[in-house]
Amino acid sequence: MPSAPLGIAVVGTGKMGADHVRRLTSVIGGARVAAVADVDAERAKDVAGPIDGCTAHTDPAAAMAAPGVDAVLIASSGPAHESALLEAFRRGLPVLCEKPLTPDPGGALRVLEAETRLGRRLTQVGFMRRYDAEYVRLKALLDEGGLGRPLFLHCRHRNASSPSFFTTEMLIRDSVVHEVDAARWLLGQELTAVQVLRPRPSSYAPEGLGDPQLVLFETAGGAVVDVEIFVNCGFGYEVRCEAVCERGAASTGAGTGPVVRSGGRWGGELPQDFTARFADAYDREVQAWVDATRRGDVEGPSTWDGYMAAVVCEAGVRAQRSGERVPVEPALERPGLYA
Ligand SMILES: NC(=O)c1ccc[n+]([C@@H]2O[C@H](COP(=O)([O-])OP(=O)(O)OC[C@H]3O[C@@H](n4cnc5c(N)ncnc54)[C@H](O)[C@@H]3O)[C@@H](O)[C@H]2O)c1
Ligand SMILES: O[C@H]1[C@H](O)[C@@H](O)[C@H](O)[C@@H](O)[C@H]1O
Repeated sequence: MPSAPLGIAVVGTGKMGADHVRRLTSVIGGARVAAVADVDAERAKDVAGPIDGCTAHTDPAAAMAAPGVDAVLIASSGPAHESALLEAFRRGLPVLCEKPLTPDPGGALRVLEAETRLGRRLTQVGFMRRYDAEYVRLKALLDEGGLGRPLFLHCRHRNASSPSFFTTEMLIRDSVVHEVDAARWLLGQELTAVQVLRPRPSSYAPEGLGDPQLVLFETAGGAVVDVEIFVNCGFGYEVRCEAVCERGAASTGAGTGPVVRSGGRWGGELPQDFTARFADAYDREVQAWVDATRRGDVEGPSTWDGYMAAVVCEAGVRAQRSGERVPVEPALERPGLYA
């Protein structure tokens, strides 16, 4: 492994980007933030200011061209990912791209085609559930086979509240996209069809937001995946997954914090957002990316995984609108680069 730290350009310095900058500078090893970019110049300056030698830009391409940049972490809003990814590819820079790869399958396909033309993988997609300790153990249990063939994955994905720009489509493209990737990875199967059930929206959901929903996926191996997505549950951030198999069941996300007894009651605490619930997973994800990049490797969720997630979510949005069962139809087979 080279001794010099990996110089990183961070594109997008909002909630996630700023958290990744903190992680790169003070939690994980082997990396330094060489440049940041955000269309909001003040935000970029605020984040770059305290970091020695870090330059601030409004144009992602300028940040990628800054001295000492070896790799790119993209944490801008989803619709801005495609152009940043294509710019990184033009420069031959390895990328960690926050989920979703792109919100739409058209953009994801253009990214896939560009990487395939390069003939080598440059991208790891930020599906951090694959780095969460409990998800990793669940995956190992399913792979060992002792529980038998998986029949169901029951998933719950709850956010305390949704940001003001959140739309009904985003329940699928921005939130359920995590379960789409986690289910494909845990089961080692493609998702083949989707239906969406929509109860009368919660009266605490913002006007016009169809929240919550129940999303049902069929898989190529005959399992069924159900996801309760509820982005204004009010009480905290909760992500759970239970695999029910022929000989047993296993689950993640029960919460293992201290149980407090006081004043005649007992209970624990719920994290309020993803930065708390998945802090360790993000640390492991980013450290794994930095280590692999310094070795000249690319690992983890690939552009193909990002593309398939976008295709499944597109079917999900069509199912959301029509109330029908919608088949998942990728435009191509998995290219050899992602075998
Ligand atoms: N893995 C996870 O659990 C997780 C959690 C939250 C967000 N995310 C993802 O991280 C990304 C950022 O989300 P966030 O919550 O930080 O959003 P945010 O709105 O807080 O930050 C996004 C930032 O990107 C900037 N931006 C927008 N377009 C840009 C462009 N063309 N060039 C440069 N900067 C641009 C915005 O000004 C903003 O500062 C999204 O892709 C989101 O889906 C992932
Ligand atoms: O962008 C965020 C993020 O991906 C979180 O992990 C998820 O719980 C939210 O629903 C989503 O809006």
